[in-house]
Amino acid sequence: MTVRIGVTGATGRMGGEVLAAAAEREDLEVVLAVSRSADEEVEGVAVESAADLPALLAEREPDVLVDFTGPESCVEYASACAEAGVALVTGTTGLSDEQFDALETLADDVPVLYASNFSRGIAALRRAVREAIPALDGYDIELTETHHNAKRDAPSGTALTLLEDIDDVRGDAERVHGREGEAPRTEGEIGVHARRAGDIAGEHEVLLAGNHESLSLTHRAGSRGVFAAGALDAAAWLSGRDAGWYDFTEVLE
Ligand SMILES: NC(=O)C1=CN([C@@H]2O[C@H](COP(=O)(O)OP(=O)(O)OC[C@H]3O[C@@H](n4cnc5c(N)ncnc54)[C@H](O)[C@@H]3O)[C@@H](O)[C@H]2O)C=CC1
Ligand SMILES: O=C(O)C1=N[C@H](C(=O)O)C[C@H](O)C1
Repeated sequence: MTVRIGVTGATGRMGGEVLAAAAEREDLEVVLAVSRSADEEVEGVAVESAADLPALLAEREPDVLVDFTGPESCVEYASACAEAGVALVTGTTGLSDEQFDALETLADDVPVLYASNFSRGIAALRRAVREAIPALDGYDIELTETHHNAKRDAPSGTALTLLEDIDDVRGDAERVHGREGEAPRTEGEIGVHARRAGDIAGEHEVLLAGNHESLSLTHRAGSRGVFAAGALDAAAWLSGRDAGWYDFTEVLE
């Protein structure tokens, strides 16, 4: 059965990648694409105004909406999905705790799948980090993420997810964002570093060091296509499921 999808932020970097990747798939059909700036075509798909999203959801009846936009629009579009009974896959990062709470509440009405990173490599990195920490007890941990120069939020959503993973395994730790001046490391703290340069699609490194050795666990996305492919796999998986909050790791099981 073909899964009908809608795409938000269609004129953005990820929106365009999602439309390009969807065009290559036979299990999915794009039935609507919206953006703040309508009247454009992206990857051969007409882009309509996001202001009309509620009416378009009712008219075109997508099974799943795929969202890579900004925190405010993500919550606004999620609420339109809940109203229309449409499932939501979102990879939008930079959400506040309140915005996450709002999404989780909407998941009472429709299926919502959130992931800060839709690459399989990051899913594997997360498992490796969870395994390495107990094996390297007491080692210092530093996390560095590097992204293109147009990224708005820092640290990245993926970095925040990795920090949650680290806290889950090792207990809550102080996070030190960059260092300047007299700033010696304190025991147990996690240094967090965000770099922005060029058109780098996304890199994350978790460095563990101690006992005269170091282990660097690094993921590099070669292109945004890897995120788009994962988000579309998630959309195909989510279609037809019950209302609730879902995680990308469930798609990969
Ligand atoms: N989870 C994942 O695997 C990935 C997540 N992302 C996240 O996706 C989001 C979008 O990233 P990019 O495509 O690089 O950004 P972008 O700036 O190229 O595109 C964002 C799109 O959303 C629209 N938009 C932004 N704020 C809006 C608002 N308030 N109302 C209506 N439309 C709005 C813009 O007009 C644009 O079309 C970011 O939060 C980014 O961190 C990006 C790559 C992978
Ligand atoms: O903005 C991006 O580009 C990316 N954002 C996500 C994040 O904040 O972790 C995922 C990926 O690293 C690319």
